[in-house]
Amino acid sequence: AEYLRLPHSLALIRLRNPPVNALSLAVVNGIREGLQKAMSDHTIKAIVVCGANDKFCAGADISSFSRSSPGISFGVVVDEIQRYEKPVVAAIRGVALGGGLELALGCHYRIAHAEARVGLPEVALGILPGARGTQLLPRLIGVPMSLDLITSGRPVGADEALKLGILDVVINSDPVEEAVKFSQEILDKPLEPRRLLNKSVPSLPNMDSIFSEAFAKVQKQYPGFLAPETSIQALQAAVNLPYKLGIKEEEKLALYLQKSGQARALQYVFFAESSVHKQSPPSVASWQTASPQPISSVGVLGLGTMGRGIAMCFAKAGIPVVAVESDPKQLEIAKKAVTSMLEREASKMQQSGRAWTKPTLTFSSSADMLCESGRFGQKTGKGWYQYDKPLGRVHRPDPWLSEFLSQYRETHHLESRSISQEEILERCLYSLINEGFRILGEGIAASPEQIDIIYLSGYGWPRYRGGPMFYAATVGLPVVLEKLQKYYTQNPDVPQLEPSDYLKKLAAHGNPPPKDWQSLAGPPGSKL
Ligand SMILES: CCCCCCCCCCCCC[C@H](O)CC(=O)SCCNC(=O)CCNC(=O)[C@H](O)C(C)(C)COP(=O)(O)OP(=O)(O)OC[C@H]1O[C@@H](n2cnc3c(N)ncnc32)[C@H](O)[C@@H]1OP(=O)(O)O
Ligand SMILES: NC(=O)c1ccc[n+]([C@@H]2O[C@H](COP(=O)([O-])OP(=O)(O)OC[C@H]3O[C@@H](n4cnc5c(N)ncnc54)[C@H](O)[C@@H]3O)[C@@H](O)[C@H]2O)c1
Repeated sequence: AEYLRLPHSLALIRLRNPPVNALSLAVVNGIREGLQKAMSDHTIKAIVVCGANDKFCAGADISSFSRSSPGISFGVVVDEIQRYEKPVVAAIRGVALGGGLELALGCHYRIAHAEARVGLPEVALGILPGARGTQLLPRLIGVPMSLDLITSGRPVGADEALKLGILDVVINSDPVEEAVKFSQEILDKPLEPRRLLNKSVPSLPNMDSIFSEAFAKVQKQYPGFLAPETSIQALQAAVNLPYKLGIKEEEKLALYLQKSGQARALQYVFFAESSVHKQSPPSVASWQTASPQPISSVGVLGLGTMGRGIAMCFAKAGIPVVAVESDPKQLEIAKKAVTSMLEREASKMQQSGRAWTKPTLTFSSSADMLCESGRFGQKTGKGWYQYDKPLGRVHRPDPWLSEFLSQYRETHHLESRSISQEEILERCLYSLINEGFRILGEGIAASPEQIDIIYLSGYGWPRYRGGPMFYAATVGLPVVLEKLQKYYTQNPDVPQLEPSDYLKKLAAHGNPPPKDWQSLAGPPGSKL
């Protein structure tokens, strides 16, 4: 941060940490030093705080979170500012987010440009506004709106922030110039009414039900996420405790979240999304600029499960399809399947007599056998279970099944054993992760972040677990490798369990973070 003396007995503190003036230790120390200078200089009557390069501040430096506990020391600075005897005015351009808004809440006045955005987006990073945000915002704008803004993390534009009472003045000109003028006008005004820490949270008669509704809402809206619920607890502390104790509770809850594992995952996702957005194909083509081309005919390579469906889709849309299948047997099966699908479509008959091709994977035919003996589950009142009636939902174990399974085992020389939840999870996830390493090694995926973002965006992988490749690093690559080796030895007929070379190479380095994988594993193949 820079310190400047301005005319009219004013000082300016300008945060400078490109690109978004994030709060690093150096920036925080700079703010503190600037304030101390201004306080000890008797010629200075008021201080303006702003950010360089048209941005106030995007909050704590997220990349430093793994090295320190954010918030704790900065909250002290926010309190110090409030207690100062000289007015401190925040001049906001661009964004004041997270710790940036907490800094502004510590100031006695907030002036912003009409295009500025302010907010407390910490929940998206798995944490809470831990530098007094959960204690000061409700004192300023009340509990219901604080709940909304903090649990959703949604930033608001300057006009909305003005209406809510977060901002004091919104202008279309330079907020620093405006703050300089404004500072001179308020020099004689008492500061005590501007100190949020000495105010109480506006009380409402139905506070208990407001909080219980908020808990129910976030449990439904963000299932599994810890930060929204924990933020509500911090807001409850603001209502129920004096400021001094409320900030202790905020600190305790912030530390709990910071150590939860969800915070690390969500912070990884923040940078992963940013890096994936930046990666562009080698050509100038981009999904943002591309426009659809007319399609006159379509070629489909391979008439397996997907190819057949794809060929059907185009045929149904009236687009000529040329399909190529290298395996004559598959071709025969596919021809029949496509013809029968088209016939079914044409006669608008309900789905029946579906052509079945045996997958190449090893699988148990027990489910087929159940269906073949008329056991279609709830539909027919029996399947794996017995139901109270056809279409009924009450199920109980079926003695018939035990008999069926013991015969099945005998026929296939299988020994029964119980399979733990852990084994199910590991075999499913580690084989998926193994495939991720394979496609990284082949150069089909450009980075682990790309695989993770695809899983978060398209396959419902919980965001707070960071994606499969991040999850692998959380478990530890040597552990994943060892488990895959064990399961592959036990099941040599399941090729998905054979550890990929890429994983082996990386695990030889211990458990490096995903961002280092590519440099450690060497250049990928080029299957693309
Ligand atoms: C022992 C004591 C140690 C004390 C250390 C001092 C720590 C100070 C503690 C402060 C305490 C604060 C506590 C607070 O409650 C916690 C927080 O503030 S958490 C952070 C909250 N802020 C955010 O979540 C903002 C995230 N950023 C954004 O939403 C957007 O980036 C943006 C700011 C709206 C800008 O969007 P765009 O214009 O689209 O640009 P990009 O998104 O591409 O970003 C550009 C560039 O900046 C990097 N970046 C953005 N924000 C941060 C950030 N907060 N920290 C670090 N880096 C950030 C982003 O990754 C891009 O980088 P690039 O890819 O270009 O390298
Ligand atoms: N099945 C799914 O649910 C699904 C979902 C998403 C993506 N995919 C992907 O789509 C692709 C196809 O999947 P699928 O399930 O249809 O596989 P599949 O194994 O059922 O079919 C692939 C077909 O391609 C044929 N083939 C192989 N090499 C060929 C060549 N050189 N020329 C012509 N034909 C060739 C094979 O003989 C086979 O019939 C795979 O890459 C798969 O990962 C599948």
